[in-house]
Amino acid sequence: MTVTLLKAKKEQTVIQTENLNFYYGKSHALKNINLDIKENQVTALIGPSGCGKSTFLRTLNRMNDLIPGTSTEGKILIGDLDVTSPDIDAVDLRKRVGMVFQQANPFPMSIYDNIAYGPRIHGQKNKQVLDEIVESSLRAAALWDEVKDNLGKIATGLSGGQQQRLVLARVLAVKPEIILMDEPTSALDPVSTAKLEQLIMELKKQYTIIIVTHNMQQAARVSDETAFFLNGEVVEFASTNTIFTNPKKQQTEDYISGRFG
Ligand SMILES: Nc1ncnc2c1ncn2[C@@H]1O[C@H](COP(=O)(O)OP(=O)(O)OP(=O)(O)O)[C@@H](O)[C@H]1O
Repeated sequence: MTVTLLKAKKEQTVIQTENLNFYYGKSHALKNINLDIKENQVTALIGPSGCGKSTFLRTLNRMNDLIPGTSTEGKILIGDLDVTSPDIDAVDLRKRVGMVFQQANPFPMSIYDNIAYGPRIHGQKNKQVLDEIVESSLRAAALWDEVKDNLGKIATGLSGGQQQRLVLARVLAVKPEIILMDEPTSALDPVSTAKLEQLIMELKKQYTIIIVTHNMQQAARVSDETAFFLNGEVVEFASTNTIFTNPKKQQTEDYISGRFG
């Protein structure tokens, strides 16, 4: 009984897209995307450059709204929240759906203030509570031990790998449900990459993670499910094991075996 319940919980869908289409002006960038993203899993988005991976990621927290001339059709449900609804509070949505980009983008302020920034915006003023959030977020991002004696120092002085973990800590500080990662290790050295991958596998116990990556080994190492995008469509979506060992579509096989892309 307990096992059945646990299994059911593990496979719960948190993000569902229904016939999602997205346009930059007249350019049709996402075509009828129907994906179910499951809770507490890492879902990898792979595919050649320009196939729509980042665009898809940005539809999930409405970051594309910032680009003029774009339009969206279809539905994106996060739990029972309809993300495409015109009434949605984008600030609230981005609190629930945090994002980490390819280039770490710490604010030009102290390490402490970077982490406290989000909670402060959302109304937290209590110094003791902020101290706790800063510590727990930095711990969760595996950065605390490296920076705990230098919280007042400017964050842009950290190494690239540390900055990426700082940005992740900043996302965690506002207690999101979902973390979107757009090629988060592409600017990092192998050691920092390994650290971040380790962290991703740790964080999925508490968060649902979607990662765009060009690195097949990375997708194979960290993700549970993988969606293969091509020309704005999802060609195949299955368990990562299936995608990499027994893909059903020829195009998937050609891509993962390096025949194009
Ligand atoms: N701001 C924009 N305005 C107009 N077209 C865009 C914009 N951003 C992306 N596109 C176009 O949309 C398509 C999908 O781009 P997107 O960046 O989502 O692909 P991607 O798979 O993430 O690529 P990459 O792996 O190179 O990051 C491409 O044809 C791209 O040129």
